[in-house]
Amino acid sequence: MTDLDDIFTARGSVLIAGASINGSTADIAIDETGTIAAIGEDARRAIDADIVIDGSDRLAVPGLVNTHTHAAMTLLRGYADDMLLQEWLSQKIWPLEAHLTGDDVYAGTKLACLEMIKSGTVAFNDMYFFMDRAAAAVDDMGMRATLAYGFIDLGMEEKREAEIKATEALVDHIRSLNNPRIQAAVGPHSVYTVSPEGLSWCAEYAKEQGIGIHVHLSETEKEVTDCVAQFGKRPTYLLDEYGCLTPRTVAAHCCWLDEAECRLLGERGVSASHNPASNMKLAVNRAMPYHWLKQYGANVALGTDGCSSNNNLDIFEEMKFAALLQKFAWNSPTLLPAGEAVMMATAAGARALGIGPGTLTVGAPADIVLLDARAVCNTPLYNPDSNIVYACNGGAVMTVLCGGRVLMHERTVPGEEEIIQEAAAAARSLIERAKNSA
Ligand SMILES: O=c1[nH]cnc2c1ncn2[C@@H]1O[C@H](CO)[C@@H](O)[C@H]1O
Ligand SMILES: [Zn+2]
Repeated sequence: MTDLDDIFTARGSVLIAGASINGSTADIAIDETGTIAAIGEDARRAIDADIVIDGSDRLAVPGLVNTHTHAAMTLLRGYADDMLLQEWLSQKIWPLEAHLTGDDVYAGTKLACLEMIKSGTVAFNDMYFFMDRAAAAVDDMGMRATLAYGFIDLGMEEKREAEIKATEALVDHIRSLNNPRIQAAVGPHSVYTVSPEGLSWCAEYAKEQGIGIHVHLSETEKEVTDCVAQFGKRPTYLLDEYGCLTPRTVAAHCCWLDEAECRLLGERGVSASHNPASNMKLAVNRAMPYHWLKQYGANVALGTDGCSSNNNLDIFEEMKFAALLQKFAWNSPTLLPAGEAVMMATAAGARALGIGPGTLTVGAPADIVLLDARAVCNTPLYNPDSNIVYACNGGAVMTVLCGGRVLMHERTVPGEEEIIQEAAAAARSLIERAKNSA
């Protein structure tokens, strides 16, 4: 077995020896390109391993994917809780965000990456500001991410010009990084913060650049009634009118959709990001109609939303909240069974971001999480999906690989203490600056 220190610095092929996959024990071979080369009997012959990881007493599962977050909002964790969404945003969150700097976003995104790695997430879909600094954090931490600048024009032409420039600058910057794990998306925030002209520019630009769209959709009832009052149609149709619903669109929340809107999202091949913890905390008062979205073929994945409305980034918790909320809200204990919740967090998430199958299969990117099979939450282990969704949280994650690179081993992430200290300092100074200006 490779030593802890070497495991983070060594590069090359990796053998995970004797892990439990879907109930049977198998070796996993990962080649130098970070791809799963073989699973099972052929694995030891497939590569001449540079790194060997002991997989005994470990359950191997695909890396988890967080399809909606605002990573740097880790700095706002616990700053404003227990409020109505509109007041929470306009009175607390937006005024504090006005003081954010690029350095804050770098420190906050690094903390977010640390938190996600420690709970088994390998990839995330982010929307925020100073996204070039978010990209630097992701690059440092070795994760995958799709990064969008949060485009908000509030119907003002001057603001729109600035948002267009910021969006273009981010897309150019991310292209120049040439990091295959980091991609750009266009991020029209929502129908209540972006004008029709803004939505239409975002859709055309995304199409021209061949990149995705990340948008909030029908989070609250007010969003829907305001949209109908202003534009005479529900938010889904407004987004569709301006070209924002595509197979590369991730629509976050999707709580207040009617059946016809679900059908349209299915027809357009949109991915819906379900964020149950945020939805319950902000009491948006309606659970995403998962049954309709599933029926009409929309790709439903999972997200945490930002740390100010969750207040963590643990997708294990999100799997459980999703399964429980759906059952409770739609009065059906058979809705969203454990196996489906795992698929939402893995295969559906990977599909939403276009980062491979999100499965442990030959040819897939080696995005692999090893869970402690001897943990309390995994004892007994009749059905791993059940333990994963209903019993465990991210604390059961021992080892995380992203594209064949080891990001955490035996719960150690290199640089963890500095990341926490720097984020805590950034949060303190942010609050200080906001106070002084008030
Ligand atoms: O639940 C939410 N609904 C709407 N906006 C949100 C939510 N959480 C965070 N943001 C806001 O979206 C912008 C992203 O660029 C940020 O202003 C962030 O605070
Ligand atoms: Zn959000």
